[in-house]
Amino acid sequence: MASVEAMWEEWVVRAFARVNNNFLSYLPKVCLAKPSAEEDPLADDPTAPAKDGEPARNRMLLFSANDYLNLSTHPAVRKASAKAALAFGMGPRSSAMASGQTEYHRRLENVLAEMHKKEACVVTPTGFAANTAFLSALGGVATHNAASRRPAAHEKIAVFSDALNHASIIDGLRMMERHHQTVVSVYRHSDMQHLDELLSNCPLERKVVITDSLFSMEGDFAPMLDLVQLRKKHRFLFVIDEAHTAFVCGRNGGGIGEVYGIEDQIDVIVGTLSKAGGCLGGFVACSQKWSDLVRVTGRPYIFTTASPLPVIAGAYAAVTVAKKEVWRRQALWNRVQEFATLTKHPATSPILSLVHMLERGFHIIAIRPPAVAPDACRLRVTLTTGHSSEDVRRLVPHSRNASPDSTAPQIKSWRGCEELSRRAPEDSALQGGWTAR
Ligand SMILES: Cc1ncc(COP(=O)(O)O)c(C=O)c1O
Repeated sequence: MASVEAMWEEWVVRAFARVNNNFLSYLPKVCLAKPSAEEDPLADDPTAPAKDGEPARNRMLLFSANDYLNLSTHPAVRKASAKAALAFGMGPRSSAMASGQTEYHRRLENVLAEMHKKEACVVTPTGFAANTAFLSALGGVATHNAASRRPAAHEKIAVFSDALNHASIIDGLRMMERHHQTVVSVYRHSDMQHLDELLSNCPLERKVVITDSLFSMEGDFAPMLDLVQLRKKHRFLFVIDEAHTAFVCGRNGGGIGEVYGIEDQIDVIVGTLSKAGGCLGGFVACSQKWSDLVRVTGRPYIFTTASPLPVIAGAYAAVTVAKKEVWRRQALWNRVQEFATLTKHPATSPILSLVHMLERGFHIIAIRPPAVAPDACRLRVTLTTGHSSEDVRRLVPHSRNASPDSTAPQIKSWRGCEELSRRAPEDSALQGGWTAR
C-alpha cells in the first residue's frame, strides 16, 4: 500500500498538471537585474552593523508594476520607513485587536479618511484583506439582525457585483454565502440596464452594489454617474474598490469620487496602499459606525497581524506626497495621453493590454487564468510617473512620431493573446477564479 506521503505527492502532482502551471518557467526572469554584491540587500551578514547604501536599481524598463506615482522609491518614503525601522524595528507583532494598532496606524487612517472625505478609515495589511474584512463585516449585518442564529431568506443581504470585480471581492462574497448571509447577483460587466433589472426584481430590503472603480485587467472605468443614478432609484449601499484609482484620480488624489464630486454618494471606499501608495496595505474609508463594525467583526482584519511600522510610516509619507505633488498625477495622465496618441489605442487609464516584450528590455506581464477567463489572456502594461515620454516612445515604436529603433518590440495586437488562451487547460481547477458564479 502506498504511503501517505506518496499518496499526497501523487495528488499534488496531478493537481499541478491540471492547472495552468506554465508561468513557473518564466518566473525567474521576473527577478530584477542581479545587483552587485554590494547592492544586494540580502547579501549582508544580518548580524553586522548596518551600512548606508543605495538599493539595487532596475536595469530594465518596468512596465508591469502598479507603482503608478513612482512613490515606492521616493526619498520621503524611504526615509520614513527607515526611520521607523530604526526607532521601532517592525513594531508590535500582533493583531490590531491586541497591540498591533499604534498611533502611527491611526494617523495614516486619519489622513486616508480625510482624503476620501469620510469620517473614518480602517487600515488593513493588504487590499485583499480590506475587501474581505469589509464583506465579512457586511455579512455580520445580516447575522446580527436576524431573529435566529442563521438569517432567514428575507433577512439576507442582496449583493450585486460586477462580473469583472477583483478576486478579493469574489472571495469575500463567497465567505458571506457560506454563512447564509447574502444572495449574490453578478451583473454583466458595467451593464447598467442589467443591474437595474436585477435590482428591480429583488424583493430583499438590504441591497448593496459593489464594483471596482477601474477594472484591473480591462483598464476601463465603472460608469460611476449611472451607478449614482441607480443608487438614488434603488437606495442601495454603494461600495467601490478604488485599488487602481486612489491617489491616481482626482486633482488631490481623492480617487474617482473626487473626479465627479460624488464622494457623498459613495458609502464605502475600499482601497490599497500597495499600488499608487507604493507600499503595502489596504484600507476601508467609511462612516464611523461602519469602521467600528469592521474593527470588531471583520475577520480578515482581526485574525491577522497588523502591518509593520516601517510599512505604515512609508505609506503615510507616500500618501502625503501623493496628496501634495499634483504633478505626479499630471505626469501619469500625460503618459496615458501620449500612449493613446502614439498607438491610436483608445487608452483611458494607465492599464493597457499588449504583446510580450521582455527580450527587448520591456517588462510586461502575461495575465492568465485565474486573473482573467481562459479566452481573455493578455499582456498588461501599466504606466507610471516614473516613465518618461521617451520610455513611452520606445515602447510604441511604430507610431508616426516615434524614432526608428531596431531593438524595439513589434506590437502585433492590443488585445487577446491567442497562444496563451489556447494553452489554458479547459478543466483548470482555478477557472472559477474570475467570477463569483
Ligand atoms: C481591484 C483590486 N482590488 C484589490 C486588490 C488587492 O490589493 P492588494 O494587492 O493590496 O492586496 C487588487 C490588486 O491586487 C486589485 O486590483
